[in-house]
Amino acid sequence: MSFVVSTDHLSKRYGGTTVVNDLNLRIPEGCVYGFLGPNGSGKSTTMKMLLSLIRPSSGTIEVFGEPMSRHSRRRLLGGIGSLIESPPGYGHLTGAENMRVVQRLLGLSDQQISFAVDTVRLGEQMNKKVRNYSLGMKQRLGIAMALARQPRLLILDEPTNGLDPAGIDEIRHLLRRLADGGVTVMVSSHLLGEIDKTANVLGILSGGQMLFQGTREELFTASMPDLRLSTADPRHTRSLLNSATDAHLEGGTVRVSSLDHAGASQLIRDLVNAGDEIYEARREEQSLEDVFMHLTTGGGL
Ligand SMILES: Nc1ncnc2c1ncn2[C@@H]1O[C@H](COP(=O)(O)OP(=O)(O)OP(=O)(O)O)[C@@H](O)[C@H]1O
Repeated sequence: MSFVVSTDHLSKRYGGTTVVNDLNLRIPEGCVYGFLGPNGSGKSTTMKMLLSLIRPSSGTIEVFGEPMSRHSRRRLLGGIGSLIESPPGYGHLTGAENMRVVQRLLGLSDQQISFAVDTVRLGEQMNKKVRNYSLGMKQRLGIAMALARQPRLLILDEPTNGLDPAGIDEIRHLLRRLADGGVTVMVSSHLLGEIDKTANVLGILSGGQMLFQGTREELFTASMPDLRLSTADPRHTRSLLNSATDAHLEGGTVRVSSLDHAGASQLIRDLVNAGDEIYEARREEQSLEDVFMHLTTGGGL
């Protein structure tokens, strides 16, 4: 698989504090990569290192298959569009005037500008002053500015922050359209729900460390849901289980955590051999949000 971004042991320390710790990012070409983690987990710091806005303390970065170095940096950054922190744009200028500033700065064609504006569907708002834009419109203008140079990689830091559900939905669709058009998108959020269905690859960060990286399906497989047992006498069932088993009584059932398939089948066999009456054994349904919360509040995989 070819990776658009790949880092090895990337770390950032401020004084004695490590805020990004030994990160091995792998962002496949053409995906929407959801970079998730609670506030302060190191997402912005990582993105800024990828964009050479801050210098890593250690580790290496490869972009488009080439090491990021003093010599390659300028050229590689030319292929990356980004939106970091608050949306850019001069409030006293119209959307169109802002886009003209970008056009002149980067020496872009009229077609490149109109393609970017059309992609974010801001055409009808271009003659309005940016200070009169809604937050969602400002974010879309910021994305248009990042898109105008037709980057292969787009890095967006919390683009849905502060948006209402309709605005979030619009950004989600936009990201999907971009990825379908061949742009690799890395997008951060502290709320899984905001990019849940858009991202096909997830990286989950907590305390500067990557807790999980892979597809949504791999995440579900790696975080096996709890097993719930309905039995004739749940209290008795619990007493039959080894004290090391992570089990507790809940709603008239016994809920057992951290069991893989082999462990579950052994546990059921042991209970049946001990004469326990089991009516039902099933895996708890869990949402991606549950998995995320479990991971980022110390559960680990
Ligand atoms: N210049 C700095 N000096 C010292 N500490 C810093 C600096 N920049 C960031 N940090 C710390 O690094 C940690 C990670 O911050 P970062 O902004 O990367 O997190 P984040 O996941 O993007 O969170 P948020 O969503 O709140 O922006 C935080 O604890 C922050 O206080």
